[in-house]
Amino acid sequence: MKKFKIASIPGDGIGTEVVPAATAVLKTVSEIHGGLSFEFTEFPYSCEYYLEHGVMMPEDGLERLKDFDSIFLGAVGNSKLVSDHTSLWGLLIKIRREFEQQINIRPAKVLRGIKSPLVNPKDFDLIVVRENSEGEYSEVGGRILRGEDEISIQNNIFSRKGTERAMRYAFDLASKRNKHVTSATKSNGIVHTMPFWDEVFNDVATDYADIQTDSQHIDALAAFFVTRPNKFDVIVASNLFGDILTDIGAAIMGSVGIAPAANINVNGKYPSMFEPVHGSAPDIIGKGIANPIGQIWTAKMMLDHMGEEEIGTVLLDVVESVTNDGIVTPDIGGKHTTTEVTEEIISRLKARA
Ligand SMILES: NC(=O)C1=CN([C@@H]2O[C@H](COP(=O)(O)OP(=O)(O)OC[C@H]3O[C@@H](n4cnc5c(N)ncnc54)[C@H](O)[C@@H]3O)[C@@H](O)[C@H]2O)C=CC1
Ligand SMILES: CC(=O)C(=O)O
Ligand SMILES: [K+]
Ligand SMILES: [Mn+2]
Repeated sequence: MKKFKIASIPGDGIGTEVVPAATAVLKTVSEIHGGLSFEFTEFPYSCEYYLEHGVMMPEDGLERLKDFDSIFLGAVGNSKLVSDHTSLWGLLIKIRREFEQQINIRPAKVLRGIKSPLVNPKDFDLIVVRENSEGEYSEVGGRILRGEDEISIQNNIFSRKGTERAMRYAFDLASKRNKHVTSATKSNGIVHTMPFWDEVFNDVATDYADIQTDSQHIDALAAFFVTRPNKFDVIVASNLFGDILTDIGAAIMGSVGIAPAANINVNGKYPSMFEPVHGSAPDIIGKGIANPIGQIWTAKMMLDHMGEEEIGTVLLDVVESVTNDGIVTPDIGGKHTTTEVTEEIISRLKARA
C-alpha cells in the first residue's frame, strides 16, 4: 500500500466548497485503486484565521507543513476582511517561496463537451510553464512622499538561476510532447530584464537541438492565445505574464473554474503544492455552484506528480465523460450544483473499479 500524507488548506471563499469535493473524489480514487491511500490533515489558514490571529498562518506554519508529501490548496483571498496583498503574501506566495516551488505548470486544453467561447477553438492542448518564485512578484520597492508628489517603485527580479530553471523545465517538458517552446517576452518595452530573458532563452535553446522555438511579445502572444491556441505546445513565461496567460488559457477552455495548476518543488527538499488557477470567487460564494473540476483536475496533477499517472488518466477521463453528458455547473452552461457534479464523478469512478 502506497501512503501519501496530504496537507489540505481549503482557504477562502469557494476554496472551502471545491476542496471538500475534490477530497471526496480522491478518497474514491484510493478505494478503486486498492493500493493507494491518502491521509488528509486540514489546516484552517485563511482570511478568517487572520481576523482571529493577526496572521494568515502561525509562526511555525511552514514547519507544520514541510513533512507532508503534498499540499492541496483551494484559494486565498477575501478582500472584505484582509487586503489581497496581505492574504496572498501571508499564505499562498509564502508557501510558494519558502518551499522553493519555483515552477508553476498550468495546462489548457479542450475538454469533451465543454464549449470554448472561441468560434473555432480547434483542438488546442498547451502547457504554460510559469516562473513561480521571482519576476514581477517581488517585495523589492517602496513608497515615498505622500499626496501629489507620492512615488511608488516596484522592482522586478530576474536571476539567471531562476530564469534558466524555468526555461530548462519548459524544454524538458516539450521533449516529451510536441517539441516546441514559445518564450513570452516583452523586450521591446522592458529594457533590462526582458532582453536578459531573451538571452537566457537563446542560451538554453542551444542545449536542445531537437526542440523548435519561437519568441513572442506578451501582447501579441495574449492575442494569439485567442486567435490560434492550437499552434502552441509549451510556453515559458515570467511570473506575471504566466499568471495572465493562464487566465486566458482557462477562459478559452470555457471557464477559469476548470483550469488546474501545480506549484512544483523541483529540488525535492519540500512538498509541492496543488491549487487550481482560479481564486476564491467572492461573487458566487455559498451558492453551491462553484465548478469543482479545476480542483479535481488539480488533484489529477497531484496524482501524476506522485507517479500515479494511470489512475490520474482514469480520473480525467471520467471527468470528461461527465462534462460530455452536460452534467456541469452554470459557468460552463449547465444547471448542476457543485455537489451534483462531484457525486456524478464519484459514481462513475466507482463504476470503473
Ligand atoms: N491562487 C489563488 O489563491 C488566487 C487567489 N485570488 C484571490 O481570489 C479573490 C477573487 O479574485 P478574482 O480576481 O475575482 O478571481 P477569481 O478567479 O476568484 O474569479 C474570477 C471569476 O471567475 C469565476 N470563477 C472562479 N472560479 C470559479 C469556479 N470554480 N466555478 C465557477 N466560477 C468560478 C468567479 O465567480 C469570477 O466571476 C481575490 O481575493 C484574489 O486575490 C485570485 C486568483 C488566484
Ligand atoms: C495570485 C494569482 O492570481 C495566481 O497565482 O494565479
Ligand atoms: K487557487
Ligand atoms: Mn492568477
